[in-house]
Amino acid sequence: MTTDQNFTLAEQLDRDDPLHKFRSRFYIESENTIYLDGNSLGRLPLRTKELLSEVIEKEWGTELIESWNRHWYQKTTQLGDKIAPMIGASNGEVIISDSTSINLYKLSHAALNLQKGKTTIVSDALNFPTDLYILQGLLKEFGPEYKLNLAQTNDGISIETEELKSKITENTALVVLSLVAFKSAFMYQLEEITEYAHKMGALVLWDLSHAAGAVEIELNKSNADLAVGCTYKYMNGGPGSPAFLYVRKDLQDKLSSPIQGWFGDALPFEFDLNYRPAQGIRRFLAGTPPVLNLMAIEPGIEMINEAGMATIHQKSIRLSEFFHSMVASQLKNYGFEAGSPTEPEKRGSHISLKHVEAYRICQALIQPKTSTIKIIPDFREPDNIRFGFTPLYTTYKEVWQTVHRLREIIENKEYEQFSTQRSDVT
Ligand SMILES: Cc1ncc(COP(=O)(O)O)c(C=O)c1O
Ligand SMILES: Nc1c(O)cccc1C(=O)C[C@H](N)C(=O)O
Repeated sequence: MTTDQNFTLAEQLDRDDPLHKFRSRFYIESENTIYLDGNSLGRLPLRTKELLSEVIEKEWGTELIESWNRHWYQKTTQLGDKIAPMIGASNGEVIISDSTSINLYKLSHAALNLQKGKTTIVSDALNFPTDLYILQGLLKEFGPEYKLNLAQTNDGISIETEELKSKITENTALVVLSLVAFKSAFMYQLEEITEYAHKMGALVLWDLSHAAGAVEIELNKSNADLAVGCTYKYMNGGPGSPAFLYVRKDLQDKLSSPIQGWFGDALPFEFDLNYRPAQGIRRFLAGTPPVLNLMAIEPGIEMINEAGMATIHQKSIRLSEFFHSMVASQLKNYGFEAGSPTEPEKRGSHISLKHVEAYRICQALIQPKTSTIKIIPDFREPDNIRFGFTPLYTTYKEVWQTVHRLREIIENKEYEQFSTQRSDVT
C-alpha cells in the first residue's frame, strides 16, 4: 500500500472506531502533539480535573475530616470492585493500596510464608527491574537457602514457555511474572502458566502493570492466585497514583501482610494495641492512602468499564497491526528492527522498534525542529523506541503520522542534531 492509501485507510479506521467518542473526554492541549506514552503515564481525563477540584474544595476544604465517613474510607475497596471486571476478578478480591513495588513485596512475602519448605522463586529476564529488586531483597530476608531462578530469553523479546516451565520445580514457592513485559510487550498465556505452576505446587503472582486496561485478562477463569499493577498507565490515574492488588478469595485469610499497618487491622478506630488482621482483602492495606491521588483514579476506570475490555483490546490489536504494516512498507531499509512479538496474541498494547540511533530518534520525535508535529514515545535502553497505543485516545491517523515522521527523521538525519546524553527520565 502507498503512504497515501494508508492515510485514507487511517481516516476510515478512525471514522469506524467504536471508541472514538472517548478521545474528547481527555485533556488534549494540542492536536499537534501525538502522545504514545500512555503505557508509562496515561493522559488526564477531563472529569478528573473537575473531580479533583471538587475533592479539594468541597471534601478537603469544607467537609474536612468528615469526608472520611462520607467518601474516603471505603474508596480503596470500592475502586477495587470497579477494577475487578477489567481483570476478570470478583468483588472483594481487589483493593487500591500503596505502590506496585510495595504490593509486590507484601504479596510475595506472604506467599513465601504460606509456602514454607519450598525455597525457590521463579521470574524472568524480561521482568521490570523493581520486581526483581524486591525479590532479591526477599532472598536476603528469608535466608541463604532461598534462590531466584530467572527464565532466559533467546531473542531479547520473548520467553519460550518451555524455558519458563523448565525453571518451575516442586521446590518453587512462587512464580512472579509481568503478564506483559515492559520493554518488548511480550505477553504470557496466563491460564497455561498458572495451571502448570499449580501442578508443581507453586503460587503465581502476576504484575499486570502493562496489561490492566490494555488487554483482556481473566484472573478468575484462570484460577490466578495473586496480582498487582499500577493505575497510572492505561487507567489514567495520574502520576504516582496508588496501585492495586488482587488476592483470590480463598487465599485471602491464609496470607499475612508483612506490613501490619493500622489500615489493615480489623477495626482501625478501636485503636487496639495488638494487630488483628482484617478479614478479606482489607488486610493487605498498610497506612493512610494518598486521598487526592486515590480519588483521581475513578474517572479513568469508569471510562474503561464503559468501553469494555473486549472492544479496547480489539482496538489495541488493530492499532498495532496498522503500525506494523506501515513500518513494514514505509521503513524497510531504515535500520529499524522489531523489538516486540509480531503475533498480536503474544503482545500487549505497545510496540518497541530497535535502532542504533534509537535515543536520538526519540529526541527528534519529541523536539521537532522542522515539523509542526511533536510525537512522544519513550526510550528504553539500550536501543528501543517504545510506542504505546492507548485505545481510548490513540487514533489511526496518529499512528500514520508517527511512521511518516520516523521516515522523515531518518531521511533528513534529523537525529544528528541531538545529543546521546540521557535525561533523568527517558
Ligand atoms: C511492570 C511494572 N511493574 C512495576 C512498576 C513500578 O511500579 P511502582 O513505581 O508504582 O512501584 C512498573 C512501572 O513503573 C512496571 O512497568
Ligand atoms: N509512570 C512513569 C512516569 O510517570 C514517568 C516515567 C516512567 C514511568 C513508568 O511507569 C515507567 C514504566 N513502568 C516502564 O515500563 O518503563
